[in-house]
Amino acid sequence: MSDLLDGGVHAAGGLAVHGADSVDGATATRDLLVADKVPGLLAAKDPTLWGPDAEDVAKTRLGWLDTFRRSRDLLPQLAELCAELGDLDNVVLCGMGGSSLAPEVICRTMGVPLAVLDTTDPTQIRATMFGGYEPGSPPADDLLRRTAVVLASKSGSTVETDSHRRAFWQAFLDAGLVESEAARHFVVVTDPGSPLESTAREFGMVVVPADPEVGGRYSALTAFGLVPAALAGVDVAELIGQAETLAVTLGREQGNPALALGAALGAAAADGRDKLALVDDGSGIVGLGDWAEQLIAESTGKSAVGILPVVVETPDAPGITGADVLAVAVGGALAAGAVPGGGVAADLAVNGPLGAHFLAWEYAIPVASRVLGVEPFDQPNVAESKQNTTRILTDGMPDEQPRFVEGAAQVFAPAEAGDSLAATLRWLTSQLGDRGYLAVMAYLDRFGDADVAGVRAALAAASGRPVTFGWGPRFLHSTGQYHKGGPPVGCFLQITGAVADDLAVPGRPYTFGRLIAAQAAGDREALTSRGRPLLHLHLTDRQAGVQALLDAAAHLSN
Ligand SMILES: O=P(O)(O)OC[C@H]1O[C@](O)(CO)[C@@H](O)[C@@H]1O
Repeated sequence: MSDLLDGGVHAAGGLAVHGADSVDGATATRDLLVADKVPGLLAAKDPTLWGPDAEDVAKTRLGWLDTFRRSRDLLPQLAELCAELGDLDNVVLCGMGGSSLAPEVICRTMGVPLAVLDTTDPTQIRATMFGGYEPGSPPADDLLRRTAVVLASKSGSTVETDSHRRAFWQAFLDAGLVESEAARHFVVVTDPGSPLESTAREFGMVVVPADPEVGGRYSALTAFGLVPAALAGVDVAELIGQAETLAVTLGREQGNPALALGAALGAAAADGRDKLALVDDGSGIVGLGDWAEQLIAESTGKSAVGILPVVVETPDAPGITGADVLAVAVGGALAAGAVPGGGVAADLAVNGPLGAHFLAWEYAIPVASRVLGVEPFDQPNVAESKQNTTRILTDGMPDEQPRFVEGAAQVFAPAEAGDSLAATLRWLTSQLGDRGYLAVMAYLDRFGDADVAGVRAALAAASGRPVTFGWGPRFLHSTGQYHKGGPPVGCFLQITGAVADDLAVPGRPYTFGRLIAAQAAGDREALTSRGRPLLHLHLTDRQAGVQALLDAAAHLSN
C-alpha cells in the first residue's frame, strides 16, 4: 500500500481524493484522458466516449450528469406527499439494485429509519410486512395501517418488486382496508410508460415519474433516491446542493477530483489491480460500499474484464490487501489535520458529503470504463439467470441430490471436493489461484440470518484472497453481472435455507419460497455452465447451519 499523504490530494467542489497520484499509471492515464478532452466531452454528455457499439445506449443514459438540477422540481411535490402521508410513519421501500441501494445509504447515513425490501425470502418479507424483528413490535394490522410502501422499479417489470406489490396489496385488503384506502398507502416510482405505471394508475396509486435518461445504478439523485428518503424524513434538498457544488468541477481538466478517482481506478485495473476493496472510514457516511458495489460491478464487469468491488466490514478486515487489490476508504467529514482514510492504510481515500460522493462515483466509473474499454451503461449478463429462473418456475426445480449431509447442512459439491463441510470449503478455496476471488451468495434473511455474513472475513483470512458477500437475490442485480460477465476467475459458495413459513405471491402460481429457490437454482445453472467451481449448501435448520458454517470457516486457517 502507498502512503496516502504522499499520493497527492485532488480537492474541489467539496470532495477530496487522496492518494490518486501514487497509483501506478494514474497520472499518465489522466493526462491521456485530458489529451482526449474526456472531462469536457463527458460533462457535455457526449455519447461517443465508449466507442460506436456503446453509442446508442449511452445517448439515453447520461442524464445523471445534471439530473439533480431537475430533481429540484420534485421538491414541492415531495413536500406535499410527505404532508399527505404524514400519518404513515413506517416507510417500506420495495425495489432491487439501483432502485433501492441509494436511499438505503442515504437513510443509514442520516440515521433515519427506512425498511428496505429487496429480497424474496419469505421470512424477511413477513417480518417487514407484519413486524417481528423487535420484541414487542405492534400487531400486524396496526403496523400496516402506519405503513407507506414505495414501489420503485425503472423497468416496472422486475419480478421481486412486482411480487412485493402483490403481497402488500393483499395484506392491506386482509387488514380490512377497502381498495381506495389501500391505494393511498402506495407511492410508485417508475419510468413513464412502464407496465408498473399502468398498474399503479389502474389501482389509483400515486406515481412519481422517474428520469428516463438515467439508468438504475446512476439514479441516486433522481426520484429513486429522493422519494423514499424524503418520505422517511431526510432533507433531500441538501443532497442535491452537495452534488451541484461538485458538478461545476466535472468539465475541468485540472481541479477535478472525480476525474482523478476515475483515472486511478481505471489505471489500477488495467495494471492488474482489478479488485477494489471498499471500506467506510468511519467519518460519517454509512454503507456507501453497498451502493458503489452495484455501480462498479454492473458498469465494468463484462466482456471478461472489469473491476470487482469487495465491500469489507472494517478498515482492518481481511481481504483489503493483496497484489491485485486497490483499497479505497470512503468518508464524509474529514476533520482538519485528520489522516485521510480514518487512519487506515488504504491506497486511496475519498472524502466529502454524500451528495458529492454519489455524483463523483457516477462520473469516475464511466471514466474507468473508458480506460478499460467497456460499455458502462448496460448489464448484458443479468438476464441469463432471470431467464433460467422463469424456466425453472414453469418446469420445476432441477433434480439434484446432496453429496452428503452434515448436521443441518445438505452439501452439493463435486466428488473431488471431499466428504466433510470443512473439506469442501478447503476444496473451494484451493480453486482460487492467484487472481481468483470467492463470492459468498446467501439466499437467506439479511436481518434474521445476519450472522452468516461473518463467513466473508473468515474465508478471506483463510484463503488470503478477496472474498465478497452478497444476499440473494439482491446481489443478482449487482455483483451478479460481474460473476457472469467479468473475468472468469470466480469461485462460488451458494447458501440457501429451509423456509419454515412460506408466503403466497398473490395472483401467481408460486410462493416466495419457490421463487427464491428458483432464483438460486437459475444462478447456479448460469455459473456452473461457465465451468466455475461452485459449492452449494442448503441449510435445513438455518441457525444451526449458519453456526456450523462459521465454525468450519473459522477453523480453516488452523
Ligand atoms: O429498477 P428495475 O427496473 O426494477 O431494475 C432493478 C435492477 O435490476 C437491474 O436492471 C438488473 O439487475 C439493475 O440494473 C437495476 O438496478
